[in-house]
Amino acid sequence: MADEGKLTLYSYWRSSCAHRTRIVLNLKGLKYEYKAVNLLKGEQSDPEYEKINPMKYVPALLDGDTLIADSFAIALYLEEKYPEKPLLPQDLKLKALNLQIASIVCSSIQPLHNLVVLNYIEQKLGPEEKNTWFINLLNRGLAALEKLLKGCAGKYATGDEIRLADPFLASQIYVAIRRMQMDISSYPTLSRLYQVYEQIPAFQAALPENQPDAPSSS
Ligand SMILES: N[C@@H](CCC(=O)N[C@@H](CS)C(=O)NCC(=O)O)C(=O)O
Repeated sequence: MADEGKLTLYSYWRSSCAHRTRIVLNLKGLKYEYKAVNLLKGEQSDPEYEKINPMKYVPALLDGDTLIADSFAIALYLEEKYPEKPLLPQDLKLKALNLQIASIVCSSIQPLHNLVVLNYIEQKLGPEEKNTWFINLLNRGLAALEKLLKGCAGKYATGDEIRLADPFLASQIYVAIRRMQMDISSYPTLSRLYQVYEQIPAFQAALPENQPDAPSSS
């Protein structure tokens, strides 16, 4: 029997995809049970977890008897199911921009620095090549995002309301600044947004270092 109304998030503290999903859940004011899947221990490949996400990735969200795996799909599902505090604006042009930014993060940046890709590069070419790949990829992505936001950013990414683009940007900028220690001052809009996000409780609570499975030294 499905547990109606109960949300369970399969997450890993440092996963940027899980990070943005936690922000979306917090923005929607939704409480959820946190189930850690340790990617470094390979728990994503556990046959039991594979039943939850056949791609062997986090995040996955269980909402009653509805199971969704993929941060973009989860965000759109939550937007439809919980339309209060909308993340997608009515204005079609602005809506398209939000979808574009979310999709760029989800399909043109993050998949190219996924653990499975980085491990492969490290094995074949060594740790330096892995880092060079990672930083070049981030610079390419951040440069594109910075250009896209030119002239449309307000208090937040696409105006004065927090929208879908914001959790996707927050998680990706975090990877650049906190994980790869990049100086992103050449991307002034993204730098400013990062500081704005740092002040918002829904974003703070979703930070990797604030998750139950984060090591105490993070
Ligand atoms: N498109 C998926 C990608 C999910 C994904 O790549 N998750 C990463 C963490 S951010 C993962 O679980 N990687 C495990 C691995 O590469 O083995 C989404 O946005 O949720």
